[in-house]
Amino acid sequence: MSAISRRGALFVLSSPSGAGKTTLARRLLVESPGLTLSVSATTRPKREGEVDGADYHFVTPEGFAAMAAGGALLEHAEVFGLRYGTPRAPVETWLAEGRDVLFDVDWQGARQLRGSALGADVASVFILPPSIAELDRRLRARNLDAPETVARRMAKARDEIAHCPEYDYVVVNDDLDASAATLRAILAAERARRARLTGLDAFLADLT
Ligand SMILES: Nc1nc2c(ncn2[C@@H]2O[C@H](COP(=O)(O)OP(=O)(O)O)[C@@H](O)[C@H]2O)c(=O)[nH]1
Ligand SMILES: Nc1ncnc2c1ncn2[C@@H]1O[C@H](COP(=O)(O)OP(=O)(O)O)[C@@H](O)[C@H]1O
Repeated sequence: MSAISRRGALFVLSSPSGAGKTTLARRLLVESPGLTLSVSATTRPKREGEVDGADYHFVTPEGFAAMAAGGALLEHAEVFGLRYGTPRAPVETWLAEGRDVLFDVDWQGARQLRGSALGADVASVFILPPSIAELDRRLRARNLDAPETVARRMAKARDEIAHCPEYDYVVVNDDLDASAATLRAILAAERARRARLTGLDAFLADLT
């Protein structure tokens, strides 16, 4: 009997800064076996507590430019004047192994991934804050940025939210446990998509 297997999914999360994407992504990685995080390259300085190679690959502007020019990035974009991009090679390896890959990218990255050769396997989720006031509160509570940076992130948040209609799913991150459960459910449903299965025709032919 032929086996049914499936191609790996590109599970893309975007949100305005402070809506809880990093928190939710970390939970999903722990709670959903078989999901691997795409670690982005960035020219942003490392924050306290971040680990090079785990949170990001922290690179110089020259290093980033060389990666982009050499085709080593699957997508890349500028956010807050800093550069962010997805290294291509690990993603291609994981997908070929049938693993699902989680991407924490902005709307520009999500758009490029949807438009790429891998676009058919993209499932995208936009995480919204319950309100703009709550987003402001979370950004301040996180206490990672100077006050003027918080103001800049709030302005950028409105831009990011405007792209929410481009996504397959929208999760309002009010209660963290409920949002994490919704993300697990979306991933589980995406894994069962018929269009993602390979070997289905041969399997069905064997049945007849
Ligand atoms: N296009 C793209 N965006 C990225 C990538 N990595 C991170 N980002 C986005 O860049 C923005 C800023 O990220 P970061 O500096 O970590 O701050 P955050 O707002 O606290 O998550 C977020 O919207 C991320 O989703 C990437 O590889 N490509
Ligand atoms: N559902 C939630 N309720 C309350 N606080 C939250 C929730 N989700 C995330 N947070 C908090 O909001 C802040 C921003 O979350 P973070 O994951 O860093 O956001 P992002 O990656 O989208 O910038 C953090 O302090 C985080 O603990």
